[in-house]
Amino acid sequence: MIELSQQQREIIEAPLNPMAVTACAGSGKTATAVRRLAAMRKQLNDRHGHVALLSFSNVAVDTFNRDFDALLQAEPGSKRAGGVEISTVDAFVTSNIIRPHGHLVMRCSRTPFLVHGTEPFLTNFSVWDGKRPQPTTALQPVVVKGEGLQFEVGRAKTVVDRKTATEAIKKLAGVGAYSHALGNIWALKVLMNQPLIRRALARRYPHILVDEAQDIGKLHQLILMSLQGAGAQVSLIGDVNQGIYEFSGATGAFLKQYADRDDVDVRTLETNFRSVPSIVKIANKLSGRDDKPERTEPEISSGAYYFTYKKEEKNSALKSFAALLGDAGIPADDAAVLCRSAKWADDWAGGEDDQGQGVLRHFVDSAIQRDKFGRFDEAFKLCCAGVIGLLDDNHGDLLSDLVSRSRDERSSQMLRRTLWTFVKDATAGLPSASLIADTAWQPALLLRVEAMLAMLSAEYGLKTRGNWKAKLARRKIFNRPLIQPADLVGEDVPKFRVSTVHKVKGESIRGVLYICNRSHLDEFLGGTTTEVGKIGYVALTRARDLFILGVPATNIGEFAPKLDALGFTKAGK
Ligand SMILES: Nc1ncnc2c1ncn2[C@@H]1O[C@H](COP(=O)(O)OP(=O)(O)OP(=O)(O)O)[C@@H](O)[C@H]1O
Repeated sequence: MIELSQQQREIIEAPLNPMAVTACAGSGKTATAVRRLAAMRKQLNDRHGHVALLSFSNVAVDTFNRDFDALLQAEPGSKRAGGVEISTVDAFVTSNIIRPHGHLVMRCSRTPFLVHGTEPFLTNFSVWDGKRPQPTTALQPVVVKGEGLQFEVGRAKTVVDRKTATEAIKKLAGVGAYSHALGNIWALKVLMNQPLIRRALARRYPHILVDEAQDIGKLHQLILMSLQGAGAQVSLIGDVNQGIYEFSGATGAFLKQYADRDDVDVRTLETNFRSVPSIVKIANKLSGRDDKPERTEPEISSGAYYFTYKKEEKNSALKSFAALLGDAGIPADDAAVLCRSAKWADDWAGGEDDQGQGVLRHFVDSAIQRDKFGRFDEAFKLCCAGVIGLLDDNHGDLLSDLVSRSRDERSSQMLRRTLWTFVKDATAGLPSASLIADTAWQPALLLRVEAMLAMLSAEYGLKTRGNWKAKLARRKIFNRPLIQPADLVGEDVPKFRVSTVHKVKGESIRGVLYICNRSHLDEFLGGTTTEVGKIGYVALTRARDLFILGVPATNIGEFAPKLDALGFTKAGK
C-alpha cells in the first residue's frame, strides 16, 4: 500500500465541488483518481446518482478498474460499490447518448452503429471535396471559433462545402451509421435538442471526473459542458505538457481555462514518484516546471544518456541499448524502444515488406500482428474487418458489434467467439505468417475461410458476397513468408518492445530508448511548446531508471553541447 502525499490526500478528501487538477508526469494520477472516485461515491448522498471516472484508452480504464477493485478489497467487508462507472469518454458517450438516443437526431429507424471505414457498403457513401469524391467517413469535424463546425477531409485537410458535407453526413446517418468523429456531433445534437435527456443524464451522473483531461477535444468539451449546464459537476485531472493529441483538436486549452474559473477548486500534484532525479531535472527544464523527485538516485548506473546511431545500422544501436540496460541491471522485457511515428516503430521492429491488397491485406496484417507482435486484439480487429469484407453489404453494422466490448446479445457473443477461435488457431484458422505467402499461406487461407464462411452462413445466417474468392486472390502476394522467421535474420539482435510514444502514454518503463531524427531532437530541446516537443517529453517521463536518446550520427556535432547543457551524459563516457 502506498503512503499518500499531502497533495494527493487533499484532492481525495476535498468537498464535492468541480475541480481542476494539474499534475506532473509520474505524480500518481491513477492512485489519486481511483481514491477520489471512492471518496466521491461515499460523499454522494444520492441513491440513484453515479460517479463517472472517464479516460481516453481501454488500457487506462482497465488499470482504473483493477486499482479500484484492489482498493475496495483492501477495505475490510467492502464489495464493489454500485453507483460508480469507469469507462472511456467514447464508450460513455456511445452507451449513454448515441446508442439509446441517436436515432432521434440521425433520423434512422434503428440503433445507430459505429463504422470503421472499411465496411464494403460504405462505397455508396461519398462526399465531393471540390475535386474528387471522398469517403463520407473520412470527414473530420473541426470547431472554428466564431464560425461553428467546419468539415475537413484528407491529408491536405481540404475544407468541404458545409452544405455538401452536411447532406453526406445525413445520408450516412439515415442508415444508422456514424464514424468515430461524427458520433460526437450526433451526441452533442441529442443534448442540445433534447433537454429532458440532458437533464436525465445529469441526474444519473451528478459527478463526472475526467482523467487525461489535456486530451479533451472541442466536441467532448461541448458535450461535458452541456451536461454541466444541466446540473452535472465536472472535474478534470491532467497534464498539459502531455497533450500529444493536438492533431485531433485536443490542445489542452480546456484544462487550462477550466482552472481559471471562479467556481472550480484548483489543485496541483507536483511530486514525481516515477523517475530518478536526473530524469526529473531534465523534464523540469523542458516543461518549465519545478516538480520534486520522490526517488533518490540509485547507485547503479541510471539517468539520462545519449548515443549516436545510423539508420542503416539499427542492430548496432539496439545492441548498445542492450549493453546500457545490462549495466543498469534492467531486464530487456522492462525496456522499450520508442519512436515518434508508427512507420518508424515498424522500421525499428524490423518492418515487413507490404504484401496483399484490399480485403486480403486485412488478413495479412492480422497474421502479422498475431505472429510477429503477439497482439491478439489487433489481429482480431483486422480479421473481423477482413471477414466483413467478404460478406454481403447489408451486414454493415456487424464490425462495430464485433469489435466493441459492449454488452451484446448472445448470438453476437457466439459470433465473436467463432472469429476469436479462427484468429487464435494457426493450424485450422488464420494460417501462420511464417508460411510462404503465395504458395502456402494464401491457398490455406482460402480453404479455411471458405469453411468458416459456410459455418457463418449455417449458424448465423450471414450471407457471403458473390465474388468473395476474387477478394482473396493472390494480388501483391509474393514467394516469401509474411514475416521473416527469427532464425533467418542471422544475427543475434536483442528483441525489444518497439512502440510509438502515443501507445505507451500512461506507462512506467524502466529503460527507454527514444529514437529521434534531427527535427524531433530540435523540438525536444525546444521544450513542451510544440506537439513533437510534448511527444519527446512523454517519452522521457515514461522512464523510471534509464532514458537514452538516439541521435543521428550526422547531427551529433550540433546537438551534443545542447544535450550536455540540459543534463544528459554521453553514453560510454
Ligand atoms: N504516494 C505515492 N507514494 C509512492 N509511489 C506512488 C505514490 N503515488 C503514486 N505512486 C507511484 O508512482 C508511479 C506513477 O504513478 P502513475 O502511473 O499513476 O502516474 P501518472 O500521474 O499517471 O503519470 P503520467 O501522467 O506520467 O502517466 C506509480 O508506480 C505509482 O504506483
